[in-house]
Amino acid sequence: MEAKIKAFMDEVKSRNGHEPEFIQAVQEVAETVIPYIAKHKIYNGKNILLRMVEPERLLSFRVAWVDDNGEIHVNRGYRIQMNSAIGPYKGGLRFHPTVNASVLKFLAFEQVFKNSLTTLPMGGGKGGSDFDPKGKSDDEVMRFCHAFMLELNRHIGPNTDVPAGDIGVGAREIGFLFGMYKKIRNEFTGVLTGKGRSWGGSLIRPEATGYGTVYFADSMLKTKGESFKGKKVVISGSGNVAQYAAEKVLQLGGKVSTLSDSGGYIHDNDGIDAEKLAFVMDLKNNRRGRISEYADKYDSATYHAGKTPWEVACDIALPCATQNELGGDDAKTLIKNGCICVAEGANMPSTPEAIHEFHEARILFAPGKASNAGGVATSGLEMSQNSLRISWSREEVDQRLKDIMEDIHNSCVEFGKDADGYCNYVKGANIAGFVKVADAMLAQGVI
Ligand SMILES: NC(=O)C1=CN([C@@H]2O[C@H](COP(=O)(O)OP(=O)(O)OC[C@H]3O[C@@H](n4cnc5c(N)ncnc54)[C@H](OP(=O)(O)O)[C@@H]3O)[C@@H](O)[C@H]2O)C=CC1
Ligand SMILES: O=C(O)CCC(=O)C(=O)O
Repeated sequence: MEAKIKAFMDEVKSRNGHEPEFIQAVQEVAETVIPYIAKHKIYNGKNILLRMVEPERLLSFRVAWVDDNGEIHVNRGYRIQMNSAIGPYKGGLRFHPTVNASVLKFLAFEQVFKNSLTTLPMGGGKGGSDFDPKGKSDDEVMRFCHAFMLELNRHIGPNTDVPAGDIGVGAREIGFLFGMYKKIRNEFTGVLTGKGRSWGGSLIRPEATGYGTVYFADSMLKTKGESFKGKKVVISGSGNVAQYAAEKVLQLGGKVSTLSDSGGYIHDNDGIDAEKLAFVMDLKNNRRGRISEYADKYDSATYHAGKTPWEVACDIALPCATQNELGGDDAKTLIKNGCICVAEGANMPSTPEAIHEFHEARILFAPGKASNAGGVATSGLEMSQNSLRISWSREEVDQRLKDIMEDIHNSCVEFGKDADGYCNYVKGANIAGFVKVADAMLAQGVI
């Protein structure tokens, strides 16, 4: 089996060797899915995984825009349309200086499996730009978004490809992008998700990724007779996913000890309660400040510049910032300090070394493609509401989100149980996600 996996990876590397994040994401899937393919005749000899690692379409384009001083800037825009076997391409847009083809291909590849797991009819895609919204005025962000959509609009549509937010793309950016799409195409459709409430957005979509991650972690804890009640929870990031993960942890009776951004982390000994979280939401979403300001405001908190929060002892860790933010040594520290559960809110935040440590220690570990799928699942619910031209209540969307996260958890358990009863959620998510897409690809022939 190892030889088979190596031969496959050699072929992937020969075409994509310069794309480390993409190779990392494919390796993890290959290690779990190739043994499954070998045992299931219908998938033999069809080169399905090799077809899945090649994007159906990879778009790259110039985005030229003018800043407040009249200076012209050029950024690179992308959309990776990875797989449409089970529905229109679906996945977020990331605006961050680290964006490149490798990062977006890993995200688009993971999205294919994640979207399949949601049980909703969505293919996988991802896009974005190396544009950095930090430090830009609202007008500059608007001009960039409009320039980006001037090109992107011809490649997307409600039945073709439906982008949404990701790092650096929130409600403000989705508004500007939607406005320009509507202007150019002269149509009001559900071409983007994460829209504002009064113009087609779904209740709970802003909360969905963070809430969903905590619902998933709660399902994992239940398998051990545990819950969030009274647990100390360490969270990284302080953006959309981290904020709502923290909110749900508080609602379930847990204590949130940390939040972070790319500058460092804050540790609040007394816990980040609802009032302090409201301060963080205003700081990050309106004033666009740094998390260090939290420690200036609250005496109970300390700020640790240039560090990640994994050194803080906890019961549960929720990495909600970015890829490869939690390494092998961090994992060892978490385990040594008594952590029993790690659920990824971000995409691929744990390195392969970290995942190895979690599995070796037999603690609960959920990969992002399963545990953070609540965001895109609720985007799928937004698409349904747009198509039906109706709007579901907060309670209805939240219940559907809970049910979907429970279904994803059950699928992971079905495909991920090891002989000793330990659930390898990585294996479970990869195989469960693969089966649905592979079956659709088989049915549709070689295209
Ligand atoms: N939004 C969604 O619905 C979904 C998001 N995700 C994933 O969740 C993660 C967070 O996304 P989201 O909350 O939406 O993004 P936001 O832009 O709202 O927040 C991102 C957060 O991560 C921090 N961060 C970004 N890059 C780094 C870095 N290199 N080192 C340390 N911290 C960093 C940011 O800090 P700073 O401000 O300093 O950059 C910020 O606190 C991403 O991996 C994303 O792909 C997954 C599913 C859905
Ligand atoms: O809601 C969406 O379509 C995108 C969510 C996303 O980008 C993700 O799941 O990583």
